[in-house]
Amino acid sequence: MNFYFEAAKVLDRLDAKQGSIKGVIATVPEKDRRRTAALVIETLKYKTVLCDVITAANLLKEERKITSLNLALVLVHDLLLVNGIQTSEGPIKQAVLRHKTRLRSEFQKIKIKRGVKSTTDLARTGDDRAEKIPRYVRVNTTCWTTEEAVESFLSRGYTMTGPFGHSKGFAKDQHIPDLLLFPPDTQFVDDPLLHTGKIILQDKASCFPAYILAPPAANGTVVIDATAAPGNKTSHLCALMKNKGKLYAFERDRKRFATLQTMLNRAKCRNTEPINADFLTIAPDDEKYATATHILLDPSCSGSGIVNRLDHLLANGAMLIAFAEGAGSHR
Ligand SMILES: C[S@@+](CC[C@H](N)C(=O)[O-])C[C@H]1O[C@@H](n2cnc3c(N)ncnc32)[C@H](O)[C@@H]1O
Repeated sequence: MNFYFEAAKVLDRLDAKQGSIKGVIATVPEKDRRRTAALVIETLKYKTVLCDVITAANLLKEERKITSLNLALVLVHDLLLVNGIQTSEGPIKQAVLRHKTRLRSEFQKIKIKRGVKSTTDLARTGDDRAEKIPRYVRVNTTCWTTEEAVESFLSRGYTMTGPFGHSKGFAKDQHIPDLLLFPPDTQFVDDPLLHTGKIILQDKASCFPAYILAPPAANGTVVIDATAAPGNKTSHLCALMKNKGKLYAFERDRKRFATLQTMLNRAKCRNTEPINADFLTIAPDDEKYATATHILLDPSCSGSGIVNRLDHLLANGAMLIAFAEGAGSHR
């Protein structure tokens, strides 16, 4: 049952506008994250219909043990759209199952009313703008060259025909070197290239700071990333420095610092020293840092204005703008 409570909690936080879908899901313990993410996203896709079914079946009025709409949503989602509620017997599961027949019949009524043949036709369709955002992939040139990456994708059946119109099309970005564009629904989560740090999922907007800062790739260069975790821009700086010189990466949050370390190891950043400290406590004349010539400062967690691929699922059809946080791909 904990899994359903966890998913309901994520939905509560989204309702309270405490972050983007990606950002809130990033706070779920890693072992449960993928499963919770799948349930949350699927529930949001069908939220309107599920709400109608729950209301029509009087579920919350008749079953006081189901304490929130979001808990009802995730349970009814699995009851109606998957193979049932995936948990052992208990009072809450029983409370939903008591209404199984009614919930199913209300669901059927909605399908008939809306004239849909398959359940998937009831899903919220995507946001037009989000669908036009390619899946951005930064080639980590610390590990290999962009030419090698392109060759690798070509050998996997991709063609350089652009990210739209062909499921295996891709292209080089016209502004950011080493950034590739793939079709929006391309998944790299299980791709060995991601796990070995050869590619980094990083949206275009997030690639500009390091590119514009353009730290020199020279042995004497000292660069600071003052607010580094999860480390996408840090690894980008490292790649631009060709792993030369010294890159100090500060992160004050302990948990996020651990993520930063993992990320930098994976990206093979050897010129980078992660430091778990508040950058503001560092003395400007500390001789370790005093020779720094470039500093990247990215403290805020507001991605206001960035259209996120998932956040159109929030609220009743309203376009929501992502408040990007945490380990999302555009960081
Ligand atoms: C927006 S995120 C940085 C994202 C990162 N630049 C990337 O591209 O992956 C901001 C991070 O800075 C950290 N931070 C904020 N103020 C800080 C400070 N004074 N010293 C060190 N870290 C700080 C936060 O904990 C958070 O992890």
